[in-house]
Amino acid sequence: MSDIDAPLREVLSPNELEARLRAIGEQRYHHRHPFQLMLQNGELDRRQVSAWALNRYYYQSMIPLKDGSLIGRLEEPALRREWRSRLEDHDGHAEGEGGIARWLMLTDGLGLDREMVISTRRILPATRFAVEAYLHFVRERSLLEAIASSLTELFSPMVIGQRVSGMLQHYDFVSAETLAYFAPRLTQAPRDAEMALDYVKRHALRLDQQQAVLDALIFKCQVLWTQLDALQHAYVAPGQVPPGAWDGETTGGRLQPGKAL
Ligand SMILES: O=C(O)c1cc(C(=O)O)c2c(n1)C(=O)C(=O)c1cc(C(=O)O)[nH]c1-2
Repeated sequence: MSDIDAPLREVLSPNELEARLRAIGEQRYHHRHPFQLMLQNGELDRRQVSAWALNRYYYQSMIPLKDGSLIGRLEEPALRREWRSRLEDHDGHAEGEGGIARWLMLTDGLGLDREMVISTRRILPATRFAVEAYLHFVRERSLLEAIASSLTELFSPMVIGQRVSGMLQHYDFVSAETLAYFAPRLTQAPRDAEMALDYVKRHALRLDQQQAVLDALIFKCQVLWTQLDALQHAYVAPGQVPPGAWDGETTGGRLQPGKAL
């Protein structure tokens, strides 16, 4: 058991709480996952990168649902205004704009059929369960825990930087254009994380609140880790693609004759 698993024994100062949150990220964030390391080191093939993009679309598509439910519980207009920018980042202001549309540029660039991607019917079971667990967590837990669960974004600029530069260096089937999703995240994520961290430091004052905040971040790291575990299990040798998940042989969602649903 590491330090971050030990229950809190005394109330932390806001800065001590931040230090503990950062320690959780250092140990549990997905920058350490073997699939992420393979992705950024150029060790995956086009099929494996496509499987990652296809599955991650589900995460992308659910983020605005969880942020919408969170906004619905914020009582201060100033906080709602700040949180609202997350919806705008992902949904854009018009058709074809925003993060979800930019993610589809990646799946298009990899040759995946758009209808298949948007249907999410060929994602891995564990992707679905992990992403839905995040949505349910934000809907059902306290506002403080819901906000704290977004704090993985403290660490995303680091992993995004390594991922994008590694992918551009190693893979000829992606480009700066198809990876355009990530460029705005490098400014959006720090802005969002700073606001969430400030909220948490001001509102998690009791021991039980601080414990809940730390646990929320650990939970969220597990949500991200599980998604990469699932990809590793399905698509990295020996590779066991679950029935119904994208097999890597076809680009589209049309089921081949004789293929299991
Ligand atoms: O590329 C990444 O590794 C990564 C990680 C995370 C994260 O840490 O949850 C997010 C994103 N990207 C991202 O693009 C994004 O919009 C996002 C929203 C959230 C959230 O929990 O509200 N996390 C993340």
